[in-house]
Amino acid sequence: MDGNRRFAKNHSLPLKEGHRYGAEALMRVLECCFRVGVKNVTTYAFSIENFNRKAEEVDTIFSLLKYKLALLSGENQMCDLHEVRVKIIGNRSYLPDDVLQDIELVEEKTKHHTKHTLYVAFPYTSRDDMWYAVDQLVDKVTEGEISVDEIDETLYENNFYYEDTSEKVDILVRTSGHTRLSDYMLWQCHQDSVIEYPNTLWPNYRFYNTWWTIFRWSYYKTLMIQDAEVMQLKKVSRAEVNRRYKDVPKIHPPFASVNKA
Ligand SMILES: CC(C)=CCC/C(C)=C/CC/C(C)=C/COP(=O)(O)OP(=O)(O)O
Repeated sequence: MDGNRRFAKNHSLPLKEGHRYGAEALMRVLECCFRVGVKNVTTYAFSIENFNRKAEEVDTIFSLLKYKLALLSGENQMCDLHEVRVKIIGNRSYLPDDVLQDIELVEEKTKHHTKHTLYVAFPYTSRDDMWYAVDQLVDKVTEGEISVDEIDETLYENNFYYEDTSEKVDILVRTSGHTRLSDYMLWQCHQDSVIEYPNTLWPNYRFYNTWWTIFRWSYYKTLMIQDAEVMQLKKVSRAEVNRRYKDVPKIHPPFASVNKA
């Protein structure tokens, strides 16, 4: 959710207003995702590096987070309407007690929902997540819960903050034009993950941007599946695939670069 401070600066607003608009943008994006059928959404709400910001800004973000999560999980609000479970992924040892209590309450209130999950990465970095998993495994081996021989990729993944090996990233969006991953989802991104860097500041990100990103991805995915079916299952040539699907429009950026890679 990059670009909140630049948004505030561009509109001559106090910095905290940038984050407030950012939180509103998140509500729009979530509503869109759950309406169109995205199963799980993860939002990078606060990185461990963000603790280097001024205390006042950190407080603003924490207050917004607490407020919005309480709102989302309220009666007849988004979590109820779309059956969304909220799960915090991140290093809870960094959080003050009041924040921790509030977010654990939200997790408790929404834990019975199974249709969607909203993962809130907070305070998170991928390296910390991977390190946490190693730490967990070492503890389990030391306590005799598991043996070293049992450790494999699946067991490792199961010990991430996600606690679910089936979670892989389909689309990762970083707004504001910065083309860095900032230590995010390094393990969860796989060979088919699509990464987008729209040149839009996060508070300007709209329902339309979200829908369009998802639509392009699902369309691209459909083409890939058709291709795979025809090529692999029915063993026909590439020329035959092209002939059969010649009327399907080709999708260009951002997928062009992904295809090449
Ligand atoms: C889950 C939830 C309800 C969250 C609401 C709070 C919220 C919007 C958090 C995002 C904070 C953040 C570090 C944004 C990045 O923009 P930036 O500050 O780095 O802006 P810049 O790129 O312009 O410097």
